[in-house]
Amino acid sequence: MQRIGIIGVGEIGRAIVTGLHHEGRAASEVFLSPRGARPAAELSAQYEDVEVCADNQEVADRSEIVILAMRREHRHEALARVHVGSDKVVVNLRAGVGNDDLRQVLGTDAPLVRAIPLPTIRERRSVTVVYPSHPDVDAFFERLGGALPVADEDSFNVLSALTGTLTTHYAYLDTLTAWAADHGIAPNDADRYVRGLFQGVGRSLGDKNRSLDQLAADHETPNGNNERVRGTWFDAANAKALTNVLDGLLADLSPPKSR
Ligand SMILES: NC(=O)C1=CN([C@@H]2O[C@H](COP(=O)(O)OP(=O)(O)OC[C@H]3O[C@@H](n4cnc5c(N)ncnc54)[C@H](OP(=O)(O)O)[C@@H]3O)[C@@H](O)[C@H]2O)C=CC1
Repeated sequence: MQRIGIIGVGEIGRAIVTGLHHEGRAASEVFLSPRGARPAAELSAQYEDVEVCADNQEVADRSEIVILAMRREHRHEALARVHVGSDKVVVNLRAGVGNDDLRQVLGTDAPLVRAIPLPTIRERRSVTVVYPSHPDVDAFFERLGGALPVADEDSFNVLSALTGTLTTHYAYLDTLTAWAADHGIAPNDADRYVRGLFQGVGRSLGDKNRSLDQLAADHETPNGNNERVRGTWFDAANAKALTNVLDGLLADLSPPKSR
């Protein structure tokens, strides 16, 4: 039985608890902060091994792995009076909060690990980037779809910046759907078709034997429609705009010393 604490039960905290129970109960006891109250209450009603604590200190006291899943701006308020013993491991999910910063806020000698779980962790499908590698934390995320330890915090920030592209992908699909609807396709049909098209793309990504370049080439007929869209819309200027915004994200995520 691993004792897992989660301080900040919002979107990602809920996804982690759901993932721990996906397709059978995980060998864990879970201790939740009283905030957010509603998802915490729902999860404890749903799973018998999930308990809501009286305060954040109780979460830290009762857990071996303490996951910090509140938003960046709430870290001081959430952790100001919380003492975390050096026998615990703290897992920090907050984008842009480095381990040095967190150690100052927490004032603990406990090992600190940064992690980027994705919403698909709820189905144990998220490969979670971690830094630094820690055997207990790596094993925890392995159970939830996979752990990807990286060598240093700069590498962690690069992958963290990539995570920021996720909702653009959904917005892109929404734009395609709206375009089809504008051209007379029933919105439900457009939605169904676009989802099916890109679920197929998702499945192709599971084929590790083909590089991303190769997958693009395999789906493209010379002078065909795919080549036309890629070459005229996702042109060099568009690709450059994308890398520019990623550079900006990375600069904001990196602590000043490494800029
Ligand atoms: N969503 C995602 O896909 C990912 C998010 N992250 C990171 O995880 C963190 C949480 O994100 P997300 O789940 O989306 O955010 P949410 O806003 O959904 O959840 C944050 C939770 O923190 C709670 N909270 C606020 N103040 C406190 C406090 N003082 N003590 C305890 N809990 C508190 C909030 O409770 P209340 O509702 O009561 O205010 C809320 O339930 C962020 O830092 C984000 O960068 C990392 C990877 C992926």
